[in-house]
Amino acid sequence: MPKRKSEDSHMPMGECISQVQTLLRERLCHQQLPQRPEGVDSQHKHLLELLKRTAAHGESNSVLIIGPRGAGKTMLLRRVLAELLVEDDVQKTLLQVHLNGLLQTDDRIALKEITRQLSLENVVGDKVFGSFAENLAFLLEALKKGDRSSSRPVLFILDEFDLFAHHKNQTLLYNLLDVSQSAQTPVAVVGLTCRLDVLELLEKRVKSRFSHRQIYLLSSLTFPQYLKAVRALLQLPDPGFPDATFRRDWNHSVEALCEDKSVEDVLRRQFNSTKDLRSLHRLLMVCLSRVSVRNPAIKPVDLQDAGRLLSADAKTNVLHGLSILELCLIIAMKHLNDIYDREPFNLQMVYNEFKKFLQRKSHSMYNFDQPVVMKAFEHLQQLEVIRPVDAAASRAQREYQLVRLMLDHSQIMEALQKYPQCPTDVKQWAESSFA
Ligand SMILES: Nc1ncnc2c1ncn2[C@@H]1O[C@H](COP(=O)(O)OP(=O)(O)OP(=O)(O)O)[C@@H](O)[C@H]1O
Repeated sequence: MPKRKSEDSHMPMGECISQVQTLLRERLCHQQLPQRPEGVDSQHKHLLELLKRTAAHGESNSVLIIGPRGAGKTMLLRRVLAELLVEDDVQKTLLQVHLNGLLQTDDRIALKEITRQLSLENVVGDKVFGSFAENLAFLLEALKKGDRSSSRPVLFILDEFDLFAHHKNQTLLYNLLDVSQSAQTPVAVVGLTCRLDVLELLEKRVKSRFSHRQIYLLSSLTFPQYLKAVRALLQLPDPGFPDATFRRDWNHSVEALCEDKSVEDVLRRQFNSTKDLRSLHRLLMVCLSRVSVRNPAIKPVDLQDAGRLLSADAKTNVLHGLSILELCLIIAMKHLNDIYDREPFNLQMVYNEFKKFLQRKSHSMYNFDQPVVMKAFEHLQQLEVIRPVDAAASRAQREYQLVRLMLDHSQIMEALQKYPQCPTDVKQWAESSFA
């Protein structure tokens, strides 16, 4: 076990590693907000100004933050809130209500949650209200200060905003947006959603009460920015990490890692498949879990392994459990796809193709009767490796039912590479371009 030299280390190696693990885990598991979010400056400014107007000047507002999953909608809002709450006045007066469309599945539950988050259960007591609007108005009224001249601003955050549009009559949305439009109580309604067509889901009367302010977070990260994000995620802060020598060594190793060609390939593949930073976090988390006293830095091979693990194809994995006969049928189908340009085929054609392969060999151990082949074919269908073209035509005789192969060439070849003890002639047959 490598031991660090005592003269340049203030902490034992085990302690350093445990601190690195804790710090990076907090970053990668979204507990810590990024210091400087990449590429969202204008959106950040827009949202901050808007919410400041509600928090400091009592102006009502409504806004939608729209972007795909993992685009940073929650992160942006949390950052803006953290900045707003630095001010003492705001911290004392601003009330927040967090609702989520996945949790508050109808307006009755949502109203209960609003009451709970505003700590107004005692005020409401056993009162019975005639309507939703009356209930909400009562809640907001209860928040007014003693002198009745001013109210405390309330920030309603509706995560998965589109799901609230499915509530009966969209009562909650209607009432919240109605309050945010009339100058009764300072209320800001912030909706977070990944649906670009969210406005189409709103009823006319709800839509007309929305301010139509929309902030789009459409990831425009370039690869160099993505790499910068990787560095920022892995590097240790200066100052902020107790052992300066360890920090320097770690940061050098991160620099070297980011410049490695094989690492760049893994990251580029990941970037091309998704720019979502959440997937990047998952990738780095797997690498981080390998860091230990014996292995005190992330190595290129860790990233390659993590990339392979996370991009493992479920269908390729299914192929590893197939019998040789089933694998041969898939190869026959691959060749049929090549010959007929991905047109559908039937079992008889597959069987003929398989027989052609057998005939090229003088003696073969793959002589299966047709019922056995039929059974294997059915198994492939159960696994959804093949699918009937037209389910309604299932009355046709089994052998002549048209099916399609649901795998592409790369998946088949990858599965063959990993198939335990795959016979060489089968491999060669799969690789050959002629049938
Ligand atoms: N521009 C950015 N800079 C730095 N980190 C970012 C950026 N955008 C997103 N992230 C990080 O990506 C992760 C996912 O972001 P977040 O949870 O805000 O996504 P979201 O859009 O709210 O997703 P969902 O629609 O699933 O709720 C967070 O850890 C966040 O810190």
